[in-house]
Parts: sequence; structure tokens; C-alpha cells
Amino acid sequence: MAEGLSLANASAFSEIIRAVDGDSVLRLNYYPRTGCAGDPRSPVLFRNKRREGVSAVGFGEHSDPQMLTVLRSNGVDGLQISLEDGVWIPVPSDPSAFWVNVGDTLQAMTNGRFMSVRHRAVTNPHESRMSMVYFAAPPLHAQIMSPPEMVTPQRPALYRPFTWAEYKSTTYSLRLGDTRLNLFKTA
Ligand SMILES: O=C(O)CCC(=O)C(=O)O
Ligand SMILES: [Fe+2]
Repeated sequence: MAEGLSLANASAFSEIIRAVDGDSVLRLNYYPRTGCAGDPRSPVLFRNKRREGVSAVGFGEHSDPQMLTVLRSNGVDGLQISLEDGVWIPVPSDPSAFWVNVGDTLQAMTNGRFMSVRHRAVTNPHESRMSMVYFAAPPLHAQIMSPPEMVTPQRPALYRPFTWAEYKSTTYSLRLGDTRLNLFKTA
């Protein structure tokens, strides 16, 4: 990525992710099947489009606060992304591929060139779903700021420098769906 952005330091991002005191985490999510409408055990929230059963929001809408997210699920669909408010695009599950999300921190480090994506996970009516998600994060004390090449008079810094510790504690003091990066804007 750093190479693609023509940064002088081609390992600018990978160095931070690979630091021995990095704060990266692995999360396993489990979403039980939601069943069919009328099944008294299912938490019916909405019918899916094909009316084959019912789906519920299993993991509410949010952006990931870290730098990069690498996700793989068990071949059951459920992940959705939103590029436009209120419009959800399903990401077909591919058990032989990884899905990569840009997180808020990388958005700040690229001065908004890469955008962190809003996403959520819905349950599947017929099959339970599992996802395995690796969140690549900087060390707690790392300063999050754009490399000089990303800031120009035409494109001034969008965010003030902050530490990952500061961003992480802000994240956990807010609600899951809040757009917390806005709090770090310069103007
Ligand atoms: O399970 C999924 O597909 C998404 C999970 C997720 O967004 C997360 O763990 O941050
Ligand atoms: Fe997420």
C-alpha cells in the first residue's frame, strides 16, 4: 500500500503493524442461524430479500477503528458493506479468500486517501455463521499521522495527530456505530 502511494518509506504501514508491542487482535464471531418466520425460537427482525427466511443484525453497523482488518468466514454469507448511507451491499462469503477492510486509523494515516468502510453482519436463516477477523493495530503509544507526502497545500491534514491509545479509548467511550474519526478532524 505504501509503495502504491509512492511513500519514501515503503514499509511505513507494515512497520507499525509488525511492531512487537503492537495491539493487533484476533476475534471469532459466531452467529446462530435465525430460522424461518414463524419459528418461535428465531429473533425475527426482518425477512431477507428472497423471502427464504429471516435475518437479524448480528453485528451492528460500524467501521473498524484499527488500521486493517482481514476477515474470513465459514462460507456462509452475512457480511455487508455500505458505501452510501442506508444502502447495504452483501459481500459473498468465499472460504478460500480473505476480505480486507481499511480501518479508521489507516484512513487518518493516508489523510483520507483510503477510506474506512462501514459494515455490519446479518445472520443467515438456515446456517450458522462464523467469522475469523484479524485487526491489525499499532502499538498503544504509536503516533497516528499522515506521512509528509500525503499532506500538501492542496490537501491539508484532515486529522490532528493522535496516539492509538487515545483513539482506542475514544472508541470504547462511544457507541459502536459512531463515526469517531470526525472528532479528530482539524477543522
Ligand atoms: O462477522 C463479520 O462478517 C463482521 C464482523 C465485524 O465487523 C467485526 O468483528 O468487526
Ligand atoms: Fe468490523
